Amino acid sequence: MGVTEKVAQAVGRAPMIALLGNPNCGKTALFNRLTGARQKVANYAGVTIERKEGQFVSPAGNQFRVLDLPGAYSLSAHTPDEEITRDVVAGLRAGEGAPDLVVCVVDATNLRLNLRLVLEVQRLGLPMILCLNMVDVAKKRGIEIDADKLAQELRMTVVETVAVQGGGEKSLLRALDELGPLAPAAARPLAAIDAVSVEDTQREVRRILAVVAKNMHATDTRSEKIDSVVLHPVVGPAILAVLMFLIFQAVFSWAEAPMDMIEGAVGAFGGIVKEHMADGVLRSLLVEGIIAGVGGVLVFLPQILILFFFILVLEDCGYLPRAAFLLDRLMGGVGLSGRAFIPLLSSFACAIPGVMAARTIQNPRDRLVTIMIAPLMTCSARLPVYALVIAAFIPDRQVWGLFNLQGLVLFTLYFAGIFSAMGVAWFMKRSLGGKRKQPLMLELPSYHWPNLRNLAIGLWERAKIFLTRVGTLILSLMVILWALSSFPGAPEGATHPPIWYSFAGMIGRGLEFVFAPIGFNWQICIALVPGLAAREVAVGALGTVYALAQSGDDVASALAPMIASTWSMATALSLLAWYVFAPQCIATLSVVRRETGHTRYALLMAGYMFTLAYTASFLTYHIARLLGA
Ligand SMILES: Nc1nc2c(ncn2[C@@H]2O[C@H](COP(=O)(O)OP(=O)(O)OP(=O)(O)O)[C@@H](O)[C@H]2O)c(=O)[nH]1
Ligand SMILES: [Mg+2]
Repeated sequence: MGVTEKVAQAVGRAPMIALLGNPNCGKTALFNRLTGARQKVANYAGVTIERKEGQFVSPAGNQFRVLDLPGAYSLSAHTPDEEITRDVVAGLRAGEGAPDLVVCVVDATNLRLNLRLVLEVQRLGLPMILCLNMVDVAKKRGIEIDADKLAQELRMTVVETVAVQGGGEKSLLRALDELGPLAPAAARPLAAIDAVSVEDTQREVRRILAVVAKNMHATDTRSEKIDSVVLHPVVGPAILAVLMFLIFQAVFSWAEAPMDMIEGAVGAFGGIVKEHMADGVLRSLLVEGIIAGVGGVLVFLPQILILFFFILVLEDCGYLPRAAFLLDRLMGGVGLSGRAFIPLLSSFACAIPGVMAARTIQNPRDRLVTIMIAPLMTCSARLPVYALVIAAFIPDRQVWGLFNLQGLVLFTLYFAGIFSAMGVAWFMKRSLGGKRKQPLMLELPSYHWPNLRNLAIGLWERAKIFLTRVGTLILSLMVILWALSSFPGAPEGATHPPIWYSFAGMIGRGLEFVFAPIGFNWQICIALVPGLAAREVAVGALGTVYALAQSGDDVASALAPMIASTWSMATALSLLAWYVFAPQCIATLSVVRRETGHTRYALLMAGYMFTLAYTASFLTYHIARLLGA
């Protein structure tokens, strides 16, 4: 037996710990600290929506497996993510028993709410440890909790932790080592939870608090002060708008220097390869296929990272639920709940986590509508397409001495997506009918400074996702596209560049028939096809198509000036409009199918987005032409 197999076997027998608790109490931060994992941690409820498993070895050398779970207010689940938690803890998951130990994580600054869940879980009869987390914040605020008394009252081990500090998990590790071997446990049936009424549980919580805690009501005055401005009915929305606006400005202005650097490096690399390799198929694959294609996408890394820098800061400081609160009325106007805000915001990264985050929405109709409009939020894969076309067609100048015109156009495109989403939601809500809007129940967490380590990890993870995508999916698509664009080659006496006669050229020219009315030429049509697999590939594909379409031995010049000289402004605007709606990428459609459980919703989504995209591009193209663009 190899070493890895032995370890795997030992891990297989290791006791399973489940981290359970209310949303936003620090379970994932603790999970990461224990296991060294890098699961997402952020300051709002509903960050974790899946069961994640990890493992670690305690200082005494004991092996443990550990589960991070979605937060839950109670075990009588109301949302799909809470169901996951309930099923795991109650041992209802297929092929999986109840955990050997439940570590109930509670937010020490919000014990009143958190203890209810603790009492509920206790009734399942599983071995338990209570982890009093965020004691740093509680102490600062003057909240005093007597951990020993709490342990006596609850008849379980209570430890204090600070999940965001190095070593903040030590007391938990110590307690785990002191436990001794855990007997195999079976959870009592869930019905045991309902044996005690909610009122009795509340009474018990009050009784315990009176014994163990002092100054429980110490409020977070700093957050209250900030909120009096941030949630102000007039000032609040203004701050939100300015914030969003500044972000898009920064995406353009800050990214310029690093983008130039990457572009320069890619160009130089292409030049070197071209110089040192004999002309032929391999050189064409490297220069026109891989360097022009993949390099064309790589250039957008800085812009993506800048966008995520802001999103991560806002996520970690606790602003997001406030934004949801501010937008609740606006979203309520179209029948969406403020709860949809966070799934929709996640969709700016990619629609897939957004669609999945809709699990935190209780009402099935609200959830469906949120899923259906999630892809209208501009995902980061569309940013390269926007950025390319904007850089080529929109002059880089100041408007009213204040705004950068390119940033302004980008801002408009993002908003076009948001407004259309609201329109579609309104329409769907009307056709689906259903109950009137439910009040938004959303916890507003305390503000805190973003954790720099988290921020760095978050950005690094983003960069890794992007680079992996570029190095795998995009690279392989580019190679396929290059092959399709290079063969079978031009016939004798050809008047067009060889790509025109290639398989890709044939596809492009075939599709041009459909897309000519919205101003797309055959080169764009070719790029649309691999764009279905990953939208940013459209940019790489244009890079390859134009590099191959160049005549003679010209060194492939940068893509932006090339399209600027060959497309009309109307075509450029039409392509931007197309990508506001960009008929779904295939990965998103399959997640929609999985999350809704129906193929028809995926088809409906593809259909409605295609219709919207075509209509928007048609109108944009023809209006722009009328205006002389
Ligand atoms: N000051 C302080 N902040 C903490 C502590 N533990 C977690 N946090 C912060 O609290 C927020 C929530 O942490 P998460 O680990 O995402 O919480 P969670 O319980 O996994 O939340 P859900 O997945 O939404 O249920 C983050 O902003 C953390 O940085 C702690 O002990 N002290
Ligand atoms: Mg979590």
